[in-house]
Amino acid sequence: MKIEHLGIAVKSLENADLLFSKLLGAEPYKHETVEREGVTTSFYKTGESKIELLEASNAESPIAKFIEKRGEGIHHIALGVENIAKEVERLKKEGFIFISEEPKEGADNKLVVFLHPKSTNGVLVELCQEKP
Ligand SMILES: CC[C@@H](C(=O)O)C(=O)SCCNC(=O)CCNC(=O)[C@H](O)C(C)(C)COP(=O)(O)OP(=O)(O)OC[C@H]1O[C@@H](n2cnc3c(N)ncnc32)[C@H](O)[C@@H]1OP(=O)(O)O
Ligand SMILES: [Co+2]
Repeated sequence: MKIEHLGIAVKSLENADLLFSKLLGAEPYKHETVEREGVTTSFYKTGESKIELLEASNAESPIAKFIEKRGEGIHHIALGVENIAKEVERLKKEGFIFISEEPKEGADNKLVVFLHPKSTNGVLVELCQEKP
């Protein structure tokens, strides 16, 4: 598995874009809103991985709750997998707990599922697979 992206929760995508563009010396290659997840995203290429900036798109968003409780910062780590259904079955057998086992459409042409941070040392882990 490789680290497909790191998700970073930000209050303002506009301000964070200015900062990350300077930091990485490159512009984001994509902005995408995923309303079902309550997020607007901005993606940067960083070698073989990516950085996904996440701004809440509504008050109920996991990003709004996260920032309220913990402030801005690293929100999740996303692991790229070849076959998401197989990985869900494998990890369930290993005792990991999924927030939802059914892969859903994420951003940037991916199917995604999340493991609960309580089963992964307090880190929210996303599995993602390129959409067929
Ligand atoms: C754009 C789509 C996709 C992509 O393609 O890349 C994305 O990345 S979407 C990213 C946003 N979506 C999600 O985060 C979905 C998965 N998350 C959830 O379902 C929830 O956020 C949660 C993890 C189940 C927590 O929800 P809930 O229990 O309702 O929230 P609380 O605020 O009450 O938190 C409970 C507990 O969990 C801790 N927590 C919350 N978020 C995280 C996190 N990102 N990392 C680590 N821990 C987290 C929170 O602090 C609470 O802990 P305690 O206070 O100790 O109980
Ligand atoms: Co993500």
